[in-house]
Amino acid sequence: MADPVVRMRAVHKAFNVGLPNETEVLHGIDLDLQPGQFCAVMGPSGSGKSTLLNIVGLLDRPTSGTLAIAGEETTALDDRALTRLRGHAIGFVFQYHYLLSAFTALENVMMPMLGDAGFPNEAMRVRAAELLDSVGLKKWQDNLTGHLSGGQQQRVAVARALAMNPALLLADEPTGNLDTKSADAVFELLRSVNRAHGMAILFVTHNAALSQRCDSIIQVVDGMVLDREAA
Ligand SMILES: Nc1ncnc2c1ncn2[C@@H]1O[C@H](COP(=O)(O)OP(=O)(O)OP(=O)(O)O)[C@@H](O)[C@H]1O
Repeated sequence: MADPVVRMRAVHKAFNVGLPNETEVLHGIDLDLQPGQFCAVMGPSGSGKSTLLNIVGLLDRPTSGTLAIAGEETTALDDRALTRLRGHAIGFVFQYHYLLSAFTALENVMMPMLGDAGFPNEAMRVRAAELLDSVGLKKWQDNLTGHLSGGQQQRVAVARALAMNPALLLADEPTGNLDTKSADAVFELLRSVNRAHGMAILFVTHNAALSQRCDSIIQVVDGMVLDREAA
């Protein structure tokens, strides 16, 4: 059987370690995500969902516990190795898209590919154009992202997250800032890229209706995973 895309064991995370205001936010989390699995992450505000996602995304390190991404144990990796693994294995979509508004949609989608020796310039351009086409933005590829609507910008962000064909997509409230119709469209887009590209997705949301349309749901409450339900 293929390695899980995420295998987390007994992960604790504390902030301000050693200081009087030390706080433990995650209290021993176990999490497995299989290739192609689309999993919603729910839970009250402040329960630790973003902290969990930042650790899975190798943006922050656990205080203790282990984490393997795509079969590679990460605990002992240095920052450079973590950055390399992150760049190749993980795509991110956040609530705020963090696009570069003075660059075109095409240029934004090419950004993650820059510096990757495997992509000569023309191949980067072709791949970025294909990705924008796949998210319904072919016509808009040469527009500055600052001139696109919120829903369109989030589509560019999804295309950019797919640039390196990651095994894992992390989406932290990607629909949180959008009206219902645009939120639904971005969710459907994630669903379709999940089916078409087969990458696993962790999708943080406060939207119960959307979570029911995922393959599974985990509930984070007070820094613990409370229960898992099949959606
Ligand atoms: N860098 C930090 N330093 C200290 N405390 C932090 C830090 N980051 C997060 N926290 C604390 O960790 C707890 C969990 O925060 P987190 O952002 O993970 O929650 P969340 O479930 O994603 O919340 P929301 O749904 O509101 O986005 C909060 O009490 C927060 O104040």
